[in-house]
Amino acid sequence: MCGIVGIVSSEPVNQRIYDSLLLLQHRGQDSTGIATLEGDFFHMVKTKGQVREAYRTRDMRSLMGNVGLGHVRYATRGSAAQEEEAQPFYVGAPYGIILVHNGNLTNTRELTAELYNVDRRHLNTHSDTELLLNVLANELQAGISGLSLDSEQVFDAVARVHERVEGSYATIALIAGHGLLAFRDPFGIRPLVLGRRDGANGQDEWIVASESLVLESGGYETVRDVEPGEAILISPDGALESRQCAQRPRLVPCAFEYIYLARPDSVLSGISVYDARLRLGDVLAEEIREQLPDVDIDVVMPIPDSGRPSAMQLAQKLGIDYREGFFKNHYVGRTFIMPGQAVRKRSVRQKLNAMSSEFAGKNVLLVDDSIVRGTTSREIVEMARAAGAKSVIFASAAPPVVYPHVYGINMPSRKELIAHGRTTEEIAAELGADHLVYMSVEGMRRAILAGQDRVTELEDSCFSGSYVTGDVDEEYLSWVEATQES
Ligand SMILES: O=P(O)(O)OC[C@H]1O[C@H](OP(=O)(O)OP(=O)(O)O)[C@H](O)[C@@H]1O
Ligand SMILES: NC(=O)CC[C@H](N)C(=O)O
Ligand SMILES: [Mg+2]
Repeated sequence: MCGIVGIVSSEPVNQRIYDSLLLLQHRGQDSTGIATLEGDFFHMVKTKGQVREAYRTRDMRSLMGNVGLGHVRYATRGSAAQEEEAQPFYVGAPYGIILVHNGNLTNTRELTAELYNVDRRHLNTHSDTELLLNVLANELQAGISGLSLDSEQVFDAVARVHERVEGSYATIALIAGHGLLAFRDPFGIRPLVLGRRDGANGQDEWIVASESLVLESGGYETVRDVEPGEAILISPDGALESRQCAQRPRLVPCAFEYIYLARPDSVLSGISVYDARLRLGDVLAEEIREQLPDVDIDVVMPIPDSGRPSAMQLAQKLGIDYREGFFKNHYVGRTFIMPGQAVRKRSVRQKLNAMSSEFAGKNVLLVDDSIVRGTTSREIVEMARAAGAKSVIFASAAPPVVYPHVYGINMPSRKELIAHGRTTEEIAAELGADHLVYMSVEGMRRAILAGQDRVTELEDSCFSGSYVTGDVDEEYLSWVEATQES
C-alpha cells in the first residue's frame, strides 16, 4: 500500500499536499514525492524517507502551482531502497504526464515485453508504476490525432489501460496543460476518495486521496469514492468530468485496509474502518468463547496501535478487564511496512515496552489485528512472559495469512508467512503462546461487511487463496516469490 493525494485548487497546493502526505504516512515510509503543475510546467521533488525529513523549505518553494499530487511509498515491486523508484514518475510525451499509484500490477512481465517489443518504450526501473504510466502514455498517444486532447480521448485511453493492465491500481496523474486525472482498477481493490470544497474565488476545489481522513482534515466534504473502473478528469479551473471506463466493474475492496492498513478514522467504500475493527472484536470474542471455553483469562490487552479497537470491544463482550500493558514509542514507525526482516524485528523491541505491574501473575489475553510473519507476536509473547505473565493467550482479529498478497501489500513469499503450512497449535508453539485463537474467514467477512449492502465481497486472497484478477496462478506466485524482496 502507498498513500496518494491529488488536489486542484484556486491557490498554491504545495502545503496542502505536504499536510495530506503527513496524514497518509501510515501507508508508506520508504520514500515520498510531490509534483505540481504551474501552467504548462511541472515541478517535482522526490526522495527516500518519511515526509517530515524529506522536504526542505527550498523544495516547498519550488513546488509552485494550483494543481498537484503527492505520494508516500511502501514498495511492492522493485526495491524500497531504490531512489529512482520513488514516485511520482514522469514521461515527456504525449503532453507530459506525471503519475502516482497505489497498488500492484500482476502482469508486469507481459507489459514489460509489450512496451519494448510493440511500443518501443524504455523503462528505467523495476517499478510497476513506471509500467502503468507508460501504458497510459501509450494509450493517450494512440488516441489523439491533432494537437488537442479532449476528455473523451482521455477516458478512452483509460478504458484501454483497463484492458491491458491486470492487478490493483488507484492512480492519480497530472497531464500538462490539461489538469488532473484519477482512476481506479475495475475491482476497486485499493481505495480512492473524492472531496470538494468552495474555493476563494468561487471555483470548486477538488481533492482525491487514499483515505477520507485527509479530506476531513483539509475541510473538504466527502463527495464519494472514485468508483471501480471509473476515471475522473478535473481541469485546472475546477471543471470535473467523469466516466465509467471498465467493461465489467465490480467493487471488491481489500480486506486488509479494514484490518490493518487504513487509519481507523477513515471511511472506505462507505464502511468505517473503526467500526469494522470493533465488529472484528465482537466476532473474535465469539471465537474465543467457542474455542477456549475453560481457559482462565484475567485481562485483555491490545497490541498497539492497530490491535486496540478490536481488543477493547472483545474485552467488553467477554466482560473481562481491559488493560494497556504495552507502551509504544511513537517515534518508531509501523514495523510491518519497514523493508527487511532484521529491521522489523529490531524495531518491535524499540517500539513496544511491557509494564511489569500489568502482567505479574496474570493470565493475559493479547489481541492484535493480524499475525503475518509473526515478527510482532513472537517478541510480544516473550516480553509478556519476561514481565511475569502466568499464561499468555494470543488472539488475532484476522484469519491466518497463508497466501501471498499481490495487490499492494508486500508479503510476496509463502515461506515467510508464519501460518503457511502450520496448524494453529504449531503456530502457538512457534510464538511461544499457551493458546492461540484466530478469526475465521467467514467471521472476518461478516464483521467487515455488516450493516451495509454496497460492498458484498472483499479482496481477501491472502486468507482465502482466491485471487480476484484471473491472472494469478501458481506459476505467477512462484515467480513473485523468486523475484520480489520482502
Ligand atoms: O506478524 P507481523 O509480521 O509482525 O505483522 C503483523 C503486525 O504488524 C502490524 O503492526 P505495525 O507495527 O506495523 O503497526 P501498528 O502500530 O499500526 O500496529 C500489525 O498491526 C501487527 O501488529
Ligand atoms: N504499496 C503500493 O501501493 C506500491 C506501489 C508500487 N507497486 C511500488 O512498488 O512502488
Ligand atoms: Mg501492530
